[in-house]
Amino acid sequence: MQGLHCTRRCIQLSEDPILIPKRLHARRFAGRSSPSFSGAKPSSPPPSPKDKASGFNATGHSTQPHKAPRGQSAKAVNSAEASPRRRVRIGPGKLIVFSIVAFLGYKVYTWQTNPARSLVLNPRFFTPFILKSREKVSSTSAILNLLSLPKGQNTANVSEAWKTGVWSVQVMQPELQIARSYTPLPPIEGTEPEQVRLFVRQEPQGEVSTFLHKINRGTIVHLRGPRVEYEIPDDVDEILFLAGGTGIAPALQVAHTLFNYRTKPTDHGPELRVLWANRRREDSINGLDHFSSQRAPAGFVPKVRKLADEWQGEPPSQLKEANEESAAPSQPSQSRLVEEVESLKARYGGKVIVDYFVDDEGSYISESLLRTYLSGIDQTANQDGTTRRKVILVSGPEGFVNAFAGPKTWKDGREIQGSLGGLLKKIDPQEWEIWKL
Ligand SMILES: Cc1cc2nc3c(=O)[nH]c(=O)nc-3n(C[C@H](O)[C@H](O)[C@H](O)COP(=O)(O)OP(=O)(O)OC[C@H]3O[C@@H](n4cnc5c(N)ncnc54)[C@H](O)[C@@H]3O)c2cc1C
Repeated sequence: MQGLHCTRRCIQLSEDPILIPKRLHARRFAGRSSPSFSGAKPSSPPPSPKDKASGFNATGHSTQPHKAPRGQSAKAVNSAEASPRRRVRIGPGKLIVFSIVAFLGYKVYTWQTNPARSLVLNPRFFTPFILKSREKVSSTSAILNLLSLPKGQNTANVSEAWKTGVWSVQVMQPELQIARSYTPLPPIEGTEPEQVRLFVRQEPQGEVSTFLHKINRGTIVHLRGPRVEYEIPDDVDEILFLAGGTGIAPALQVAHTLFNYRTKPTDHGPELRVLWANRRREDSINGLDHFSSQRAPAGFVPKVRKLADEWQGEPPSQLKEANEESAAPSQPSQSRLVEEVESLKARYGGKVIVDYFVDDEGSYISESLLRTYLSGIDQTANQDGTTRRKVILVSGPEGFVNAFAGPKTWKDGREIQGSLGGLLKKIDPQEWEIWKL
């Protein structure tokens, strides 16, 4: 019964050469070997009783007589066998399978050859980075060094972002699948271009910042970006940057762009003044204060700031004295971030001015100080007669931005600048553009 079934099936299949099982195909052409090659007709071994039962012999040849299908003569079958041309018929099922395979192949090919795929940072997809190191800056903040995986990828869009101005990346917390924005610190000379450094403050119960402070070296972190937050105008002459806490990161980005990509052949070039406010001194230990030209260690007294706040001319002698009084006997080492700010100041001379403010010591960016800064800034026109283009940037926690420039607002699902508020509205600095980060 089994043998009969196989015989019918095999003969039916023989109408469609593409479906002929190999063993049957071998039999068909067994007698056609070139005489010049073998000279003898190959013979099949005689079928054993077991072969007879299965319908095939030990070599896989059919043991059943070759029958023509119903309605077709043996002659027709033989003539089809004898024909050297084989017709290939592709049924709709095979066509569908072939189309799917071709489509998937095309997708894989386009994915592999897509230039966006090999970017270190992709604005649409999260790409993997490995945590190389985490350096503590204060009890609540750290600098994370992340290296793109694999090495040697395309850094073109990151280089472009550095030329543009302030930009951020999003970091994904893998368990909750939530992302938060962070501002990469400028690259350190001699480091790999695929490296991203983030200055992150750990928020109490903050999901992503706590994740970044807890993970071990070697952990894979997924980043997406770059996202440009502010494009520094080509013709800017003066930037006053009000930074609160981690808002110093975009200020360092501004310095990087300004002095590497906005240099002017004429005039004295762009200048940057940063007023950096922190809650505690530990965030800016040993910052070299511009007003006093003294290091501001832990325990720096508000008296100095008050004097500095009032100072508009030559440094008063009391200022120096007050600073000497306040110098702590054992000074903790300089914070890593202060080190970067100070080296920036050293590299660009008088073009960068940074002042440190500490809430706990009663030193604030006051209205009078802000007015002093604004009025003290060079108001004269450029050599070519154009007025100096001046920008105030405000960056930091929501409360900080609100206090100086009023809240940002939402429109059509996007965060927008909103109207000017806070202290800057009160001061109303004419001829200054103001941007909230
Ligand atoms: C463009 C941009 C750039 C930025 N750059 C930096 C940067 O360089 N460095 C940096 O440190 N930050 C930066 N930030 C801020 C950062 O994106 C995060 O907002 C910050 O790290 C907090 O995120 P989180 O997930 O840890 O906290 P979240 O989980 O979002 O919580 C935020 C705060 O809300 C509180 N909170 C959460 N849940 C509750 C609750 N149920 N009840 C009461 N309170 C609650 C938390 O305690 C925390 O203080 C930037 C933000 C933007 C928009």
